[in-house]
Amino acid sequence: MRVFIGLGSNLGDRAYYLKEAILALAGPDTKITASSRIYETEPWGGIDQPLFWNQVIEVDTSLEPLDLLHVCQEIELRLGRERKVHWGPRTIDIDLLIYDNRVNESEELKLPHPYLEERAFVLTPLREIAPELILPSGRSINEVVGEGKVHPLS
Ligand SMILES: Nc1ncnc2c1ncn2[C@@H]1O[C@H](COP(=O)(O)OP(=O)(O)OP(=O)(O)O)[C@@H](O)[C@H]1O
Ligand SMILES: Nc1nc2c(c(=O)[nH]1)N=C(CO)CN2
Repeated sequence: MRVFIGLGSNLGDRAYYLKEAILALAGPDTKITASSRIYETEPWGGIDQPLFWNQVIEVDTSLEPLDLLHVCQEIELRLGRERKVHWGPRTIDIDLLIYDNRVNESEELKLPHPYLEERAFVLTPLREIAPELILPSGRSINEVVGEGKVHPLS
C-alpha cells in the first residue's frame, strides 16, 4: 500500500531523531520509496516552542493501518517521545497522513490525518515527493500549497 508519513522534531538533535525514525521505519514489511528534504518550520497551533524540523516520506507497506501506527508509536517511545502537551514540543512525532485511499474515524487512528490540508509543514514536503498527488478532498496538492511558507534546509 502507498502511504505518506509525516515526521516532526523540535527538541534535542532534530537531525538525529528524523534520521533514526526513518531508519527504524524501514524493514521487511515497509520500504521507504521517497523522502523529502528537511524543512525548518514555525510552530503551528499557537504554542510558543522551538522551531520544528519536518519531513515527509512515502512508504510501500504490507502492514495494516493500525499495525503501522503501532510501529510508529514504538519508534516514538524508543526515541524518547513523552506525551506532555498536546501540540507541544517533542523529540519525534510520527503521523500517518494518507494510507492508500483508506478512511478511518476512530480516536486511535484518523485517516486521512485531520489537519493534513491545513499544515504547510506537511503540504510543502508532501508536494516535493508527490507533485501529482490528488488529496483525499479531491483537490490537487498544487492547489492547496501556499507558496513560500516553509523552506528546506538545503
Ligand atoms: N493519523 C494519525 N497518525 C498518528 N496518530 C494518530 C492518527 N490519528 C489519530 N492518532 C492518535 O493521535 C494520538 C497522538 O496524539 P499526539 O499527542 O501525538 O497528538 P499531536 O501529535 O500532538 O497532534 P496531531 O495528531 O494533531 O499531530 C495517538 O494516540 C494516536 O493514536
Ligand atoms: N511546524 C510544526 N508545528 C507543529 C508540529 C510540527 O510537526 N511542525 N507538530 C505539532 C503537533 O502535532 C504541532 N505544531
